[in-house]
Amino acid sequence: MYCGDDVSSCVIDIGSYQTRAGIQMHVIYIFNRVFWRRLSSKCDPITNGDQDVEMVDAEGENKSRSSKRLVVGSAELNYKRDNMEIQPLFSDQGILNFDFIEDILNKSLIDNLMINPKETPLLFTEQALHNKEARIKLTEFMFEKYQVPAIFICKAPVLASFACGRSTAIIVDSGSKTTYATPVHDGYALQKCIIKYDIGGQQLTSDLRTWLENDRKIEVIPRFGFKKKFQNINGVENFEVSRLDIDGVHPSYLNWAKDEVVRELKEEMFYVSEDQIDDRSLETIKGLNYELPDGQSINLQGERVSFTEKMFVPNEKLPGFTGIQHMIVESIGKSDIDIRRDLFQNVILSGGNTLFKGFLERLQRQIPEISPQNVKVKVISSNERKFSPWVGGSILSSLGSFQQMWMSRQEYEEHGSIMIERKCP
Ligand SMILES: Nc1ncnc2c1ncn2[C@@H]1O[C@H](COP(=O)(O)OP(=O)(O)OP(=O)(O)O)[C@@H](O)[C@H]1O
Repeated sequence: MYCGDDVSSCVIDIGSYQTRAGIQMHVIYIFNRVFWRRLSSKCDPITNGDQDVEMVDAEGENKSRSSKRLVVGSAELNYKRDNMEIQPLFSDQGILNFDFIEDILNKSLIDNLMINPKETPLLFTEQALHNKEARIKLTEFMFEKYQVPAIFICKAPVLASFACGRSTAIIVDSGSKTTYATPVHDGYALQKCIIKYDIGGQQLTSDLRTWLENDRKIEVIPRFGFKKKFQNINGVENFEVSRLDIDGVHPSYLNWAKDEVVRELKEEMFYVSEDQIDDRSLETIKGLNYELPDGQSINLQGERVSFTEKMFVPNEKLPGFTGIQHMIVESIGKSDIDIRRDLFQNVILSGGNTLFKGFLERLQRQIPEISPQNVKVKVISSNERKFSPWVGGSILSSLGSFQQMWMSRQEYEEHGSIMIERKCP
């Protein structure tokens, strides 16, 4: 048992788009994906002091020394550097890449939050679907590498339900890459009832970018790809835009930077229609102009709802997917009959992709249409839903009654990493 009530714990919520780390309710440090930079052979002032890292090829063989440096953090991403390559933190199968974890934790915990991991209990969020191998690996890594005094690993939907003050609820978590419907009962995520599809905010961003480039023939120019100069010619004020050389920029970084321009457009202009849309309703949508960072102007009308509509209708690219509202009803249908009524009354939204205006209203309208009669449906959301697993973790770890639940270093030494399965079900 770990009884370190006098020490602040740290909550870490690693996401595929953003990671959030913070000490109890006070400090939160958010950072975006990791990326590394291939160093040039010539001396480069920025790279002084960099360490070589060992690289392993795709098959895990042929270890070689190569000049690469891993840099982490949202701020770093805004500096264009030649040959800088962006690496996703998770594989396509959703497995965390441990090669990057150490640098991420060093940057977030030690450099930014200035905490000493040897003295700070750490609470990690994990995805809804139980992955024994991943949590054992994380446990070993934290105790061996960082010598942490205690850790706890908790499913993100359980924490999201705590953040809303519920212990029984169905959590609809739609983030960057995936959308989950997870019933939580008495603080446990019901594994057999979880429904997951690979649809999320990144898919919408990619679809929008394809449409802009192919259908509208708009070239998406990253922020580092142009220079804007204010000018006043005969009293007419405007900006002169000139293109900058982007040779040497790694394709992954270019792709990320273009996606960022499109993501901002998406978040500002898109919303979810309250009803299913058809050609006639599209004509009633208010057209709006949007100015891209380089000054190109684009008028959007029906597109403002037609892209988000993909989350509520069948999708040929996702076999079996018929809409998020169906995921919720199907997931509740798999749960015990005694708790279904409670779940229908506690549909909780979580994740950045649920922040579109109208998202809650659409579910509130459509779930009853496909639910058993006489059942009351209530969709709940909080303003912090982008961070709700982090907020829930923060609440949980600050409770006095929780302190006996940590898996301590002593327990790790006595029973090994498998103990995490008993301590954190
Ligand atoms: N205000 C907003 N309106 C619409 N979408 C938004 C808004 N804010 C963030 N998003 C979208 O939410 C997504 C990121 O969500 P979130 O931060 O929950 O992801 P994550 O937890 O890192 O990813 P994952 O859950 O896949 O691991 C992005 O696609 C982003 O565009």
